[in-house]
Amino acid sequence: MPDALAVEDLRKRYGANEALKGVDLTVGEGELVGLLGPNGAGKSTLVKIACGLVQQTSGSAAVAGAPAGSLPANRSLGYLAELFRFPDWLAADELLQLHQKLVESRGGAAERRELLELVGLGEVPDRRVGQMSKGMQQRLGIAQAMLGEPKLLMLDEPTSALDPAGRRTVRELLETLRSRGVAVLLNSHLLSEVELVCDRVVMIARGEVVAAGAPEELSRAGGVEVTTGRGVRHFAQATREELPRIVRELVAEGEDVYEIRVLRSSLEDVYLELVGGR
Ligand SMILES: Nc1ncnc2c1ncn2[C@@H]1O[C@H](COP(=O)(O)OP(=O)(O)OP(=O)(O)O)[C@@H](O)[C@H]1O
Repeated sequence: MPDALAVEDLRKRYGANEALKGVDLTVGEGELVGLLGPNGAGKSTLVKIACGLVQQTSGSAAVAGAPAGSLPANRSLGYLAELFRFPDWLAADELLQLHQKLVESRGGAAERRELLELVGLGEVPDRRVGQMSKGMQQRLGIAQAMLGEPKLLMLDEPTSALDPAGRRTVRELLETLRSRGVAVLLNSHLLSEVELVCDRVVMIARGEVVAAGAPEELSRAGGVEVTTGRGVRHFAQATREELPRIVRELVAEGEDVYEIRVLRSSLEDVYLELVGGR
């Protein structure tokens, strides 16, 4: 089974500006990957190449084994832009009907019903876009991107305009999609969101991958903090495995131990360190 997205040594030059300088990235079947990077890092360029909207200067990008931009590749992907605007007057079901025509899906009413249910709009197929909250519109957008059973879903900032409850709903939806084997490439600036939901994170800066791995691999250990009767002691290099020894030694020295905390730097700390935001 080919990867949902396989990008190798991808380069893109806009005149003198090299937006991508040899990026490697894969999104496996059913994997949820977060693409992080500051403004201008090259994220949109990468996504546009994968969608076939921009031609790379060199290197390769394949969607479900087919070259990006080809008909089989486009049939295998669903996309939702950050700023999308559906016509206010269309009802949820009508909007999906329109997009079924655009992507030549033969799923009919059954596909529309299933997707509306999946995104929690099963009860309101006749609700017009203009009468929906932002969260509902976002979920409708995801249902639209799911038409035609894509293997890869590319979502640009899907939760940035949502309140905490809306974010959680979209996060749960992404987890459902993953359990159905749909791969997702999530472009987001909300690091805490990415940390919560993604299997893997790829950070890009100035057109290059600067870090990649599971969120817990990337968030580095930050030592151990122990609150004793004489104050807080910080063991900067210590790991969780060393806790029993540290506590034994403190007790042997006559200290009373009240609290122990294993410290980790968050994904945000690592991100700011790597992309030079500080
Ligand atoms: N059509 C274009 N013509 C010329 N330069 C471009 C074009 N599109 C993007 N660029 C440049 O390529 C670089 C990468 O831009 P890109 O939009 O891919 O970044 P991004 O990571 O998506 O940023 P953001 O988070 O702001 O959306 C930037 O320096 C940008 O100015």
